[in-house]
Amino acid sequence: MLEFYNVSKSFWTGKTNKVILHEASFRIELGNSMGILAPNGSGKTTIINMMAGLEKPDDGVITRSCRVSFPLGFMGGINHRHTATENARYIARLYQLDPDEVEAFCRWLCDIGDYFDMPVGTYSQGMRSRFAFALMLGIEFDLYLVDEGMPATTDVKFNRRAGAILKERLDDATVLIVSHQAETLERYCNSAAVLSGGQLNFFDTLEEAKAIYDYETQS
Ligand SMILES: Nc1ncnc2c1ncn2[C@@H]1O[C@H](COP(=O)(O)OP(=O)(O)OP(=O)(O)O)[C@@H](O)[C@H]1O
Repeated sequence: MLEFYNVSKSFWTGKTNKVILHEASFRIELGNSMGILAPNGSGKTTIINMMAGLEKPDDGVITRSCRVSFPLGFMGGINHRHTATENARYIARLYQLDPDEVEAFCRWLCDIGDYFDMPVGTYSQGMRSRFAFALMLGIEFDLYLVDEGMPATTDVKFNRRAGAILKERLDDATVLIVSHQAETLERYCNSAAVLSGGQLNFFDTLEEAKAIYDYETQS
């Protein structure tokens, strides 16, 4: 379970105070994959970063009683001067996993050939996204955090493979996806919350959440 208790977060923009969350309390239960719908610029990445522990709230408490992933596509833990092989093996050791297994899995999923043994700094944006996503799937978590769905890669084969693995993982794990569009959530989530006025309002079905979100964003 992941719990937010009275969490507040805002940013001073130089002119106004941009409120992301205001005294928000909610729980993400394992076994219930869900989405968060929020318009661009409203705080999706900030919320998911707080869930992952990458960003601190201004006030309130965030409790994690399960293995929470880093967000999909997060490059912060990847050293660009090192090869994908070195990065994969290093991260595997940090999580006390078998480096051979994690390396082999990432190498297979990324499918970037000899580049896997070249520094990550030499990769294209798409190759980096694929490596970051492969790394996240190479480590077992209870709760996977996904920012805006699949990584920004045009590689259809990779997207199909990675999507299938994520779907398979959901037999044992839970996924939380933040997006500005309901379509992104449809494949993985049955329910969703809508970010509105610094609060997350939870709905039992994706359809209900979508109806409220469409109403709020179009009015
Ligand atoms: N460190 C920061 N300092 C000041 N303002 C910030 C900071 N981080 C984020 N913001 C602002 O907070 C708001 C929410 O940012 P965030 O990236 O969480 O939104 P988002 O919904 O993920 O955006 P997008 O959909 O465009 O990726 C934005 O207006 C952003 O400019």
